[in-house]
Amino acid sequence: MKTIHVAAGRPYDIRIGGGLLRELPALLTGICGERRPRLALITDDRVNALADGARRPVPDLQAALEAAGYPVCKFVFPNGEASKTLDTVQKVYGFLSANSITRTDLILAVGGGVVGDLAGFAAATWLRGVSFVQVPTTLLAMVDSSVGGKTGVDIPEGKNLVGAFWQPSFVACDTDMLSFLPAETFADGMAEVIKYGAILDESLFSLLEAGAPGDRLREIIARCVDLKRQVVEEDERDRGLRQILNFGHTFGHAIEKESAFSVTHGQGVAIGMALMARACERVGLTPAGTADRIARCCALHGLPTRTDYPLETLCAHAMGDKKRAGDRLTLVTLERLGKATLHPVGAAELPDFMKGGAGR
Ligand SMILES: NC(=O)c1ccc[n+]([C@@H]2O[C@H](COP(=O)([O-])OP(=O)(O)OC[C@H]3O[C@@H](n4cnc5c(N)ncnc54)[C@H](O)[C@@H]3O)[C@@H](O)[C@H]2O)c1
Ligand SMILES: O=C(O)C(=O)C[C@@H](O)[C@H](O)[C@H](O)COP(=O)(O)O
Ligand SMILES: [Zn+2]
Repeated sequence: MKTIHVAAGRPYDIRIGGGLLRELPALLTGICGERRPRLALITDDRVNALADGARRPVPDLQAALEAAGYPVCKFVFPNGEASKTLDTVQKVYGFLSANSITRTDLILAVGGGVVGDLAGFAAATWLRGVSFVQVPTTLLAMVDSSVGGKTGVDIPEGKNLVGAFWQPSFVACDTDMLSFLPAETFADGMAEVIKYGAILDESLFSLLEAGAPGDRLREIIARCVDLKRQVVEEDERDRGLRQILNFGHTFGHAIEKESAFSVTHGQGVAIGMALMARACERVGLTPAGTADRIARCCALHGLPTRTDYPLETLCAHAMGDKKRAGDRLTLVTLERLGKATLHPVGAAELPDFMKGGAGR
């Protein structure tokens, strides 16, 4: 278990382990005490189906919570990035209103990063803020999106452009859920794991270069959560250090958007990391050989590392990134594997920089 200390809210615990879904009613009672708030369970149809039907591989959370005395209402939306929109949030507001969810109640986000980001944003904004609990069910959500309080949705102009910092009250990562993940979705999570190694922990990166996590998976998840915890505790609001968690994301988000989300977040991040490392190598910011190591490691874990989208188009999307200030965009670069730095470039220089022209 990790405890994360944040300025905007109480410290909260992140539990990682098998069987936590079954323990959730008891864990919630640890937060709520004798109180039995209404629980608004938000999930997607694919996660919901895992607990549905006669041969359900996953416990029926709603039934278990109701048996523990919690009134539960459930909102299920279609899985996938295409649902992470204001339109879905509006539907969630309708659901919260219809079920009289008040400020003393609790939103429960059960699913991957899409569910967590969307339900977290609804929690941040409904009645100007209600508490929420993250129950991440993908590797990506366990190692990254459930931790640190970034919530939000996509709009036609770009990824995560509308959102709020809103910390959960508790995070429960039931690692048993990972056994149901399709290989591609597991690989998406590995992209963020590789990112942590690249920006903060060379020994983690080397471990990943050796192959699949195997029976070290739980240890790796805990290590990533701890790395993110340290960064978020130092810079909760993304004003400086936290921006390193965006390594690979400026171009990753651009690629996701350009593909109309047929490229997943993890795939975009993998391509974005390789692209950025190659560009930085060419201008001498990153030691030679780094980009190849990143690309090889991503490929080993089933992730792409190249894109055919024109650089100019991607640079135009990239200028919509949240790390832009005026006509400068802060890029996340690698001083070496295991150490990231921030590197502002002018808008006009960006295409050249990405080709490796800048600084030569
Ligand atoms: N807030 C943050 O800090 C943060 C960090 C990283 C990523 N993100 C966001 O997270 C999103 C990506 O998250 P994701 O990769 O989890 O995608 P996702 O939520 O779309 O989940 C991927 C797929 O896996 C399914 N799924 C979920 N759990 C499952 C399980 N246990 N077994 C089988 N299938 C399961 C989902 O239904 C979905 O079809 C993106 O929107 C990204 O922007 C946010
Ligand atoms: O928590 C963070 O900070 C991150 O940057 C983690 C990223 O993996 C994540 O994809 C995040 O949502 C991207 O943030 P954004 O501010 O660029 O939307
Ligand atoms: Zn990410």
